[in-house]
This record gives sequence, C-alpha cells and structure tokens, in this order.
Amino acid sequence: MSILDQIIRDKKTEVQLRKSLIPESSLEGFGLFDRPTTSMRNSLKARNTGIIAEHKRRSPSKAIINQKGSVSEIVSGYSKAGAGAISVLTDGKYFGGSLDDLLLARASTSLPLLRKEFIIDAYQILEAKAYGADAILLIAAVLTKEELQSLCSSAHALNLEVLLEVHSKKELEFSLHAGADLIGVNNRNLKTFEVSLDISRELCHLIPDAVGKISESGLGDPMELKELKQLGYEGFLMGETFMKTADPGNALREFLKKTEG
Ligand SMILES: O=P(O)(O)OC[C@@H](O)[C@@H](O)c1c[nH]c2ccccc12
Repeated sequence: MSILDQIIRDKKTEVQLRKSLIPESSLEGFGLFDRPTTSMRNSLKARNTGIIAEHKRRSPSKAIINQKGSVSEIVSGYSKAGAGAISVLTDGKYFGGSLDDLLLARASTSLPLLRKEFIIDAYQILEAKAYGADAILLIAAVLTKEELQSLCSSAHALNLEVLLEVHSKKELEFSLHAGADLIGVNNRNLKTFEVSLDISRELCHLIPDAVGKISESGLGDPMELKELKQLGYEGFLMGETFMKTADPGNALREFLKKTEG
C-alpha cells in the first residue's frame, strides 16, 4: 500500500469520527462561518510575488522540518515579507498540523488562507470555512471526476476557492471540467516523493488561461522560479525552503530579494 493510500484510509476514519463529534449544523454556527472570504487568485496577482507560503512542521518524506516555531509568528512573518497567500497543513498524523493551526493563522493574517488537507468529504470543506480558510486544496490523484466536480461546487457554494492539484497529463485532463479556480502542478510525486520541475514545464501549456496556474513543491532556486514565471505560472506553493530555517518569514524575504534582483 502506498503512503498516499494509507493517508486516505486513515483520513476516512478520521472524518467519520469528526462528524460524530461536531455535526455539520454546529460547524455552521461557528463565529467564523459567516464571514466574507478573499480570493487567493486575486491576491496572488495583486501582491505579484505569487508566493503561497506554507506552514508545515513535518511530512512523510521529511520527518522533521520545523517543530519549534509558533504558527502566529511564522504566518505574520510570511505576511510581512510579501507572501500573496498562506497555506496551512491541517493533517495531524502525517504532517503534524491541525485545524487549530488554521485558526491561529486566521488570527495572524488578513491574506487568503488555503486549508492544505486531503479532502475526501464535503464535511471537511465546512470545517475549512468554520476555521478560517478562504480556499481549499483538492487532489486529483485521490478523487474521481464526479467527486472533484461535486467537492468543487460545495466549496464555491461557501465562497471558497479551489486549488486543484495534478501530477500528470491524465489527471490534468480529467480535472479541467471540475470548475477549479486554480490548477496546481505538484512537482513532487505523492506516491514516490520524487521531485522534478519537468512536470510543471510539461503541463503548463495544457492549462487554459482562464484558470490560474500554480507550481507546487520542491521550489527554492530563484532562477527556476523565474523560468516558471516566464512559462506562465502565476503562483508558487513553497514550504520546506522557508520552514527549515529558524525564521521562515525572513527566509521568504531573502528569497524574494533574489528573485527580484
Ligand atoms: O515543502 P515544499 O516542497 O515547498 O512543498 C510545499 C507543498 O507544495 C507541499 O507541501 C504539498 C503539495 N501538495 C500537497 C498535498 C498534501 C500535502 C502536502 C502537499
């Protein structure tokens, strides 16, 4: 069984438990539920650095990235340094994150927030709204075409944007009609953890201009970022490069200096 299969198996159990603890109707009563949301796509354009800076403590491919920093400090550091949006990992078992991290992030920034999660059920989209997100991630590798479409509509009904992640031409093709606001090409294969920017290079021209193009994972070289921008990517999802340093906000600031210079 691949690690991705394990994550999804555990996620199904987790979602059932969560549902029994907090019913949908309670989530809808949370104070943050009825708030206006901000568009991640617009913010990435307006702030023009295009960086979606990620809060990630650990991952299945890297046991420890950053266990020390506080969410509030990291997220406000990212915001001040010029991020266009913030991504917060909320999976606990494999990434050491939580919905409380999302809540703390919400309290620390007015930038759009992406709930970075393995979403398999519309219930998790209600949670995303109730805990402060502006956008959600959907992963083509773990959902059917019908699920992608219906989860996308659930998100839009709550005014949340959708970043739809693909890792192959095939996944891209069956994702195009789901109605996502942004398509993210993951440079990391979630099954093998291998990273290669070639997949971003290959898929770029197959994504219609009406959809925002994001390149995800394994980014850290300013020259590579410039190249991807020229190809047409308007957003870059980056975690580890910043999180592995003692001061992620400062690492983002230094990185931006290099991409602008
Ligand atoms: O830390 P990196 O290599 O900069 O990658 C960030 C982000 O793209 C990565 O965390 C990610 C991309 N897609 C995911 C799906 C689930 C969990 C995590 C991810």
